[in-house]
Amino acid sequence: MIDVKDVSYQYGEKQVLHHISFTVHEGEFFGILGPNGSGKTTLMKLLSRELPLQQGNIVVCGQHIETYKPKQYAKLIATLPQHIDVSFGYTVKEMVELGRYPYQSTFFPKWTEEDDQVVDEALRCVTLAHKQHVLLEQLSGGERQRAALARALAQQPRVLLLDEPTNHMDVAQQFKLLNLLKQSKLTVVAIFHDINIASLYCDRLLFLRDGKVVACGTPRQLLNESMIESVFDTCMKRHEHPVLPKPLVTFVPFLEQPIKDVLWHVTQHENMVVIETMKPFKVLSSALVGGGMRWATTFVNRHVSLDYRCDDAEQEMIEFLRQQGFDEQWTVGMMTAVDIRDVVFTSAYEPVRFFVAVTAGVGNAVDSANAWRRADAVASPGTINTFVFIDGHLSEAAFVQALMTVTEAKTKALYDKQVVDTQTHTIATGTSTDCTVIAASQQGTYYEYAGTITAIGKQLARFVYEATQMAIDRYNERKGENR
Ligand SMILES: Nc1ncnc2c1ncn2[C@@H]1O[C@H](COP(=O)(O)OP(=O)(O)OP(=O)(O)O)[C@@H](O)[C@H]1O
Repeated sequence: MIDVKDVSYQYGEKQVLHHISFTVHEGEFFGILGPNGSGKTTLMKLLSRELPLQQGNIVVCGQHIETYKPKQYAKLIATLPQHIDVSFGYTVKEMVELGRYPYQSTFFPKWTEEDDQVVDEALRCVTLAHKQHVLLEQLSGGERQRAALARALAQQPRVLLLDEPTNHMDVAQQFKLLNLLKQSKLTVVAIFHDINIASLYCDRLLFLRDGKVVACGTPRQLLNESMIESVFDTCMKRHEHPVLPKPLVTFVPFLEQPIKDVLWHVTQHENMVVIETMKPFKVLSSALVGGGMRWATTFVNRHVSLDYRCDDAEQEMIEFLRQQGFDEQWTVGMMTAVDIRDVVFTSAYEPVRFFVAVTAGVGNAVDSANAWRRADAVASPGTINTFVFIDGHLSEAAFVQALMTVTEAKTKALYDKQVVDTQTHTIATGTSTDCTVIAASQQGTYYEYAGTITAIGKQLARFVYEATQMAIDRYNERKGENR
């Protein structure tokens, strides 16, 4: 649709674009990003013919852009500029009607029903139909932006050139506009400053810096930390969108000073063990409250009776946490029927400072390999809750590996203690409701891996294995006492 080849541009003596080449395909949503002054607007003005070509070639729909007559080109390409000039005395509708000028004959201009329909549709698209008779100078910045976009849509172009299209718009309007553009069949070339919006909506991105192309590719190819740093001189962290397969980036505005002294504090109550950290820890867990990946400062292992039953255990647990004065937004909470006195704590300093807490009820031990043979009903409650706190910086992969390492160590402890699944009569691998928490301070040494053969994995496995065995012994002893 658009083929830019070896385009350079200079304002007077000042060279602002250097040998730019790229292609935009039909129907593509193409984003142009780069720091201030990198030449994005100049490039856009060359595409819209607001500036004349000095060097290089731009071909649109197979034809060199300078060969199009103005009206012909206006039917092909419409522009939403960075700064919208407001002509005083014009209403919104009159501004949008200007978009129909390429369709008017120069000598016998005739306004048709179709023109009316197109203008109404454009106003509806930008949700400004209700303000069509309002004077432009009486609109807010975002509304003016939408009116200018309606004018561009009224041109019925095949290509839309947008210079920061969501400038001045509130969040709802931004998404409404971008969703509309995304669903249209139009080819869109848009300048964005918001990298995440560009990632969500653009098929491909062009990165400019100092008037040169740094890279061109899909958001997944380009949005990595080193690329962002090389284009914007800014340190950003990449992460994944929670719902869509799209990469996102976020600033790390400041780095906290590492805490070297007491990092966690344990309080053992009759009905719960509470571990509080002196700073938020990044957590991966299968906990009832706060499960998944999150940051937390409070970790609660609450005792409930053997006959605890609740339709909405999560909500009931949240109520419990609130009653105890905990903020559930910062809390990871789980339950156990095990006597809280039987919790096992261990800690070590090598290769990194870490701390382990385990409660192990194995009344409902399950052999995962044979679980399919079991009846659905849970015979009796039983849960192994494992907390691991690490004073280190774990990569996301290391979190997952630590979880695997801890799970394998727990399973080996069950094996060596000959814990049996009472329904299948085979050795159990866990219980049906086990919870594991991997929490890391994200300060100090960086661990890319935490598998069983890494220095950190070896120690985690060893201490979790020993603590789990000890917790099973305590559970069995108390069961014996209570008989
Ligand atoms: N009319 C002009 N005359 C002289 N220099 C100009 C003119 N317009 C822009 N420039 C210069 O050209 C360079 C590129 O400007 P341009 O507006 O294309 O950058 P940009 O990437 O769109 O910036 P921003 O993100 O700030 O909008 C800048 O150094 C700017 O000062």
